[in-house]
Amino acid sequence: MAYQYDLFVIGAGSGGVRASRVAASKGFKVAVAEGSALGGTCVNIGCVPKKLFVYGSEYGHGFDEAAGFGWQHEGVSFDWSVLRDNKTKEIERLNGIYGNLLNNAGVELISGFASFVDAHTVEVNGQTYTAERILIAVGAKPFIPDFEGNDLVVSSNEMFYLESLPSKALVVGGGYIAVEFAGILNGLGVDTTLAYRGDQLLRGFDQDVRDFASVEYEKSGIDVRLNTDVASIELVDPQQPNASRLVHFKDGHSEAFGLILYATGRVPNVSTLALEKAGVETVKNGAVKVDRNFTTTADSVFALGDVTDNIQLTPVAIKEAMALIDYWFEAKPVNFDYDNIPTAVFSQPAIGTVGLSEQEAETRGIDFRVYQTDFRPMKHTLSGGTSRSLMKLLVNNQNDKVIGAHMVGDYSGEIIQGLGIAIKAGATKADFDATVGVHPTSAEEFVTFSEGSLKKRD
Ligand SMILES: Cc1cc2nc3c(=O)[nH]c(=O)nc-3n(C[C@H](O)[C@H](O)[C@H](O)COP(=O)(O)OP(=O)(O)OC[C@H]3O[C@@H](n4cnc5c(N)ncnc54)[C@H](O)[C@@H]3O)c2cc1C
Ligand SMILES: NC(=O)c1ccc[n+]([C@@H]2O[C@H](COP(=O)([O-])OP(=O)(O)OC[C@H]3O[C@@H](n4cnc5c(N)ncnc54)[C@H](O)[C@@H]3O)[C@@H](O)[C@H]2O)c1
Repeated sequence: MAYQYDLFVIGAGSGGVRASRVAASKGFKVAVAEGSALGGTCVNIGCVPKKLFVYGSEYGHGFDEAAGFGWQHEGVSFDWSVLRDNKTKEIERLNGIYGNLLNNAGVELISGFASFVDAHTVEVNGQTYTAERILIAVGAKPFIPDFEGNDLVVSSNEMFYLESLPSKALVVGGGYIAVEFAGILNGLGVDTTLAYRGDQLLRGFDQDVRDFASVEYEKSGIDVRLNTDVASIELVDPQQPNASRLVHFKDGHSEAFGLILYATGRVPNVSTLALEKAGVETVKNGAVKVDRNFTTTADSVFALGDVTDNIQLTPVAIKEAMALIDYWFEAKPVNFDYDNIPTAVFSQPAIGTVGLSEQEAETRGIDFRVYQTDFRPMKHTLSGGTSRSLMKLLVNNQNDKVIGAHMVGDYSGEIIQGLGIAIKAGATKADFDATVGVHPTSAEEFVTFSEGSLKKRD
């Protein structure tokens, strides 16, 4: 049967843009449907604007720290609308670049939200399109739990376009988005509380990293409240358009905030896709079920990125797209390797991590040793800042291979990228020891760990 396209991609985000662009450049006739702005979550309401806000908020501490280096700065003030609007201009510039990339590759762009008619047909704005293959790359959206007053909170989506900043904010959640936005708000001068229902923030990260980061967030000025959950929220004065929100916590305590951000996870964006019409099944959290070649339960339909039940990171969605291209064009089985993916949390201080945590290494029954240090970064000898950095290296005792590296501190996102290459390449502790340090840096600690830094483990 003749189809209109070789490939129809649903969603022009991190994974969808890469897959459609590369498939078209290799000769496929490709269309991509996008219901919102080009570039998806990462470009519009994720990684990029978030990082711009992080840069903006770091000056909040930077002005204080500059005094010890001789800088006088009377009358410094901050204008939220300048940061917000300059950010938006930059994002619009990037939207244009994405449009050009797709155009130049010969991809046909269809504006609107797509849904399935069958396993080879989609519908956008009442028009149908047929394709030999359809790729679902629709990402995820914020999840906000059901409770009284949940219409009074915002998600990360709205944080990028706030009319004004509140004087006092509550962030609920303990994952990436919660700690990153708590840092942003705190740095921009908002009195910030971070409430998490569990014992410690950042579940899944190394326990020492979690404990250390939590203390550092407190020192930076965030009011971190663990084992704290919200029961309900009401408007203090419903007549006022910008009335503050009164939060009733489950422990009986009540407190008013000008803004409440819920960062309680993200769910796959599948509700309007009519997946059942194509025979595409989902797993229990709503994620599209795929095999190791990103093929769904319908042979002609594929899925990747945040809509599947894998790691939700932009470089992962992009690499998955490239792997799928190889599968289609070179008949290479995908066998995507989700081990040793470096990641950074752009909190303040930032966290960088790659490989196994101490707890994961234990669960896997590996015989390993841990090198660990924490120290006051050189900058703070003059800045007066009290923040400290943590570094940690896990080494397999059987073959001397480095199996995990973790850092809390300035530049840890940048530093961990290089360590990711070393660990992926199978570097041993002896290789780290043989590497000459860059002095004076924090990063050199990773190549100078000696017996004296061995952590005593039970
Ligand atoms: C606040 C925040 C910060 C983040 N920071 C980072 C970071 O620093 N580093 C990092 O690696 N990752 C970060 N992420 C995660 C990253 O954004 C995602 O992992 C990544 O965008 C996933 O790419 P994707 O292609 O799967 O989906 P997306 O990029 O979400 O793209 C999906 C696209 O599909 C469109 N769409 C949805 N339904 C339809 C439909 N029916 N028809 C047509 N189009 C549709 C959407 O409008 C969207 O444009 C962050 C996420 C958030 C929310
Ligand atoms: N720097 C980065 O690379 C970056 C930044 C932001 C987001 N991301 C990606 O996006 C994903 C989503 O981020 P996220 O922070 O929304 O999710 P997350 O899964 O990292 O964290 C969600 C948090 O909400 C808590 N939670 C869940 N349900 C709750 C409830 N009912 N009440 C109270 N708390 C609840 C969870 O315990 C968890 O702490 C991340 O896992 C990550 O993969 C990456």
